[in-house]
Amino acid sequence: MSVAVKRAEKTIAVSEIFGPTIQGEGALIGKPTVFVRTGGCDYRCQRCDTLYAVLPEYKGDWKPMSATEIFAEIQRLSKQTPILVTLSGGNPAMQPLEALIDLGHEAGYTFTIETQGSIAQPWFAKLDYLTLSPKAPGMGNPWPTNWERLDRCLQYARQGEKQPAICLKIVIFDEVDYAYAKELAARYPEVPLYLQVGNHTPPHVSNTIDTAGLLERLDWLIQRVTEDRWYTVTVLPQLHVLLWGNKRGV
Ligand SMILES: C[S@@+](CC[C@H](N)C(=O)[O-])C[C@H]1O[C@@H](n2cnc3c(N)ncnc32)[C@H](O)[C@@H]1O
Ligand SMILES: Nc1nc2[nH]cc(C(=O)O)c2c(=O)[nH]1
Ligand code: SF4
Ligand SMILES: [Mg+2]
Repeated sequence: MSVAVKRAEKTIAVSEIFGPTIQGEGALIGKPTVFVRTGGCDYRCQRCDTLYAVLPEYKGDWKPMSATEIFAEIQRLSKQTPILVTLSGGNPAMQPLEALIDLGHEAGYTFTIETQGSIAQPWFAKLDYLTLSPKAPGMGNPWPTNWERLDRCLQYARQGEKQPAICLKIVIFDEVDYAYAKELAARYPEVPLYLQVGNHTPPHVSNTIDTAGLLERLDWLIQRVTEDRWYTVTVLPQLHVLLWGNKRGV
């Protein structure tokens, strides 16, 4: 058996594969994409909007799949037409995803990952896009940012010939989160930064979202940024949340 085939057989914990839909967040907002959501996370954000891909009590819902099986599902969903694949979770950096990226690239698919920057993988260098989303206090993650680990994510991503486009995306609920985002901008002035309005009514809090509250906070954030003459940042809502609320698989 070839090394490539062996690598393709490593199992990946999969919570869900869905799409095509549009990427609802960050630098690729609006782009058609298929999502691969892996199961398991090293963080415990109290306001996480996908706890079913994080908490061990949902483990029974996660399916161990090989890269070949996942790619077959991506191809089925995209009707064999190359599309952007978004790897999210949970923390997808916990999974052996290199073989999937290789398989997809051979067929013309592109890859982006959503990860919090706590685990660095050498295969980050193979991605087309990398979104690092370290957690401001408002997300309620009990562990503070480990800056060394975040630096390592950037280092690993930058070590290949073909470097992914990298961005930082911070979820903002309040002034404390805003100050954290400012700190991040000062640390990484060369990396494009996105501020994302926090959803204060994620699925484990409420079935329905508070659209008026989300838009109010978006308005506040825009005012805050313009007041500060912070013109290099990008402010965005979660488009899929505004459109479809807390619905799964969209
Ligand atoms: C569910 S996470 C999975 C990927 C990875 N664990 C991470 O946090 O980046 C995907 C994105 O959703 C964001 N997110 C999670 N809960 C949110 C919420 N309640 N409001 C807004 N964004 C949220 C995260 O910050 C992250 O950027
Ligand atoms: N449409 C859509 N866009 C997204 N962007 C990031 C998502 C995620 O959960 O990682 C997400 C998601 O679940 N759906
Ligand atoms: S790091 Fe991401 S997936 Fe993990 S708990 Fe936080 S928001 Fe949820
Ligand atoms: Mg989400």
